[in-house]
Amino acid sequence: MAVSTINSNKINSDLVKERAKCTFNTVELTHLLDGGAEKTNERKSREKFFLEDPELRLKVPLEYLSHKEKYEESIRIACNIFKKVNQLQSEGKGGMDNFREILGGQLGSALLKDGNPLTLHYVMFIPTVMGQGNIQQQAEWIQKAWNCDIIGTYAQTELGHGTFIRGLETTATYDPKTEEFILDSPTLTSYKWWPGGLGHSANFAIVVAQLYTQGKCHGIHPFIVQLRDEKSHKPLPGIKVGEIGCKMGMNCTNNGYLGFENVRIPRTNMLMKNNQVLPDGTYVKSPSSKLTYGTMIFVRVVLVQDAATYLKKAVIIATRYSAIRHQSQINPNEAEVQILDFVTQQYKLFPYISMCFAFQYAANWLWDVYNNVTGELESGHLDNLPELHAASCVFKAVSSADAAQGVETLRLACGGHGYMTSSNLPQTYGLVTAMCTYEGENTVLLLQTARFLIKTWQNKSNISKLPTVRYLETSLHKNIPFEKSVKWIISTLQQTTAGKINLANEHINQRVKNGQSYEDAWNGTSIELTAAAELHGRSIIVETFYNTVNNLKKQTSQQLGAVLQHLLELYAVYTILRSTGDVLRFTNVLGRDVDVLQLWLEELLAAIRPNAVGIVDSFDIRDEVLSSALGAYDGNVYERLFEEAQKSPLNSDPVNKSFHMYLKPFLQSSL
Ligand SMILES: CCC/C=C/C(=O)SCCNC(=O)CCNC(=O)[C@H](O)C(C)(C)COP(=O)([O-])OP(=O)([O-])OC[C@H]1O[C@@H](n2cnc3c(N)ncnc32)[C@H](O)[C@@H]1OP(=O)([O-])[O-]
Ligand SMILES: Cc1cc2nc3c(=O)[nH]c(=O)nc-3n(C[C@H](O)[C@H](O)[C@H](O)COP(=O)(O)OP(=O)(O)OC[C@H]3O[C@@H](n4cnc5c(N)ncnc54)[C@H](O)[C@@H]3O)c2cc1C
Repeated sequence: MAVSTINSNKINSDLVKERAKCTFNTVELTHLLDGGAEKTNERKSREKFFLEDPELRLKVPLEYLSHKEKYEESIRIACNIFKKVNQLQSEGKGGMDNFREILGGQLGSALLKDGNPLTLHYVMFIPTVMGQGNIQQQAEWIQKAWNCDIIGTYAQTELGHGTFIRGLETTATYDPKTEEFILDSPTLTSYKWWPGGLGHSANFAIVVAQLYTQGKCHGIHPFIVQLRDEKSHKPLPGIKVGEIGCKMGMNCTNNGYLGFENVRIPRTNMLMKNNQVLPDGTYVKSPSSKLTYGTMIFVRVVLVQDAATYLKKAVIIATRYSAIRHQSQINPNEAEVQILDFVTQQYKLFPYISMCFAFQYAANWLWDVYNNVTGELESGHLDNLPELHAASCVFKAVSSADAAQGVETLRLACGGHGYMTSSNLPQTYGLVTAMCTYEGENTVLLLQTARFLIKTWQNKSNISKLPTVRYLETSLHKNIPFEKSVKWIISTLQQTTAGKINLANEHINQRVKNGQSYEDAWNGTSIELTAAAELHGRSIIVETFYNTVNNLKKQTSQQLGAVLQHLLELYAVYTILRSTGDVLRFTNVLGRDVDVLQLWLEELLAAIRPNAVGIVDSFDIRDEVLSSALGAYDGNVYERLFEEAQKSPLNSDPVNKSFHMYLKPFLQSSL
């Protein structure tokens, strides 16, 4: 994030024209997205506070540092970030309330472009202590953690198991004589593998291990384990800890491995809000074994917002670039056009612009559901937990998969320059694609949602109480005459989903009838099941977008209302056309209706075209956050690409020493 010498007052003339033809007030949309003008001001002053601090700037672009230097530079910045967060907190400016944005959101990805080694402390360690610890444990650990007297991580995944957590091998065996648990890693595959910050940053961890007491295994439970001496930071006896090495992205998150050789911890370090082990070793079970999985639900919910954030950055970069880039002609003898005028280019960009809104509203909706259901859990009501679990799984899977595909499509939309790291698109892809795997691999999560859908389908008496699946009660045999409206699209997507669930259910039953076990029949049908779950998720996202826009239009100007309507329609039409085959299979839709949908999509691309730059400007993401030679507000793309190239260490000498060592002798010998 070195300071640029480029004159940002000189705005590229294409961008000037694009901004002049925008039909709505971009500031109105910014305020709407932030939740009001006051919120926009708060966000902007927070960004200024962090982004204009020289201590938070990288000394050299990350990509030119060694792996070790990257870590050292990112831990320096991470510590400075959290000092500033604490400062905000002590000034009563709600610093900690905003820690998510500072860690994972727009700001976080600007401050540390390839991940933050301390993120897990805030995103998983503290939430797990809060969600799984009893009152005494919260009193003991939370303040220490907030003050950063200790730094924690969340160590669940092992070398041998990430998905199937019931198969984890780390053991925690209770010894009533000393009132301690003994943690042990009996095999290589039982070593913890992946936790962020575990390598060299954290000194504590939540460790998920199989609990043994009174000779019986009670399944996986969370334990707080000290890993390193609080002063010397040396690993404690019996703790084998290190970093797992280079990855496709997130190379600053310091992911680690961890093994135990009979490490003893006090009984009270097992998080006991749900299940307990009494001093004599008696095991006391919680009303639901799945309450232990609470942190995963929390993070899945939060990731939907992150998917929207990454996608926003990529669409701003690709849209501004497409406005300034001229290449080829549409009509002979005319000037080269802005690539934004090619309809295929619009098709690469605009659906993803609309998707940013769809995911943002889906994330808001899911966050509200999460808060309501966790409130109910506190008072012992577990009825809505399965529905929350199913919704969080499918939203996380669909949003991360589409955002990853979107960032890659948007990178391709920038041609060769999109392949430069100075575009920031390759790094953004590295961050977003990781979301498809962590916090539950996407296929596995879709199968969790499918499990809920099939159970609901088989036990229809319960449906009317469950808002996200209520449509299954009536959709299957409904007559839905074709209509060019979003309402029609929602009903048709729901009918298609119902048809897919029904068919998958029949195929499971058929396989069972043919002699397979239910589980084998499930596995045999799992391609259909994941597809049904995916469509279910997409249809709720379209519906949430529809409900949100209908509410928002009551408070916006007519011009902005029209833009929101275009974006909603585009997302809806794009979504249904992605599933044309299934729609034709499971509904009365005809080929000629699909033609109408295709033309509608093209009309919407044309309607959005004049506002494309205005809409992405409204996301109001600062240049430091975009960190992209292609996406800066001023559009001085070529100057920035050139300036970034000068930062290559190879350009510091006109003749590199390797010439004398290798090239020169080679050239002479080949003479
Ligand atoms: C910044 C982030 C960095 C990254 C961090 C990480 O990655 S950290 C590491 C992140 N790691 C991962 O994310 C690991 C991913 N793996 C998992 O989450 C689990 O192993 C599993 C869900 C795949 C299966 O679990 P299993 O074999 O125990 O379960 P089962 O399939 O036999 O179903 C049994 C019942 O449990 C129900 N139920 C399940 N989950 C939940 C829940 N959360 N809540 C409520 N309920 C839940 C399920 O619906 C079913 O109900 P039913 O129908 O009987 O009424
Ligand atoms: C960047 C990053 C950060 C991470 N951070 C953390 C962390 O901080 N803490 C932590 O504990 N973990 C962390 N993880 C681990 C992560 O949670 C796991 O990688 C993830 O849960 C997937 O598990 P796995 O790697 O074992 O994949 P696997 O389960 O081995 O998946 C491999 C393939 O098998 C398929 N598969 C597996 N089971 C099934 C099934 N039942 N049905 C159908 N298909 C199946 C999957 O779909 C996939 O295609 C991180 C991972 C990454 C990539």
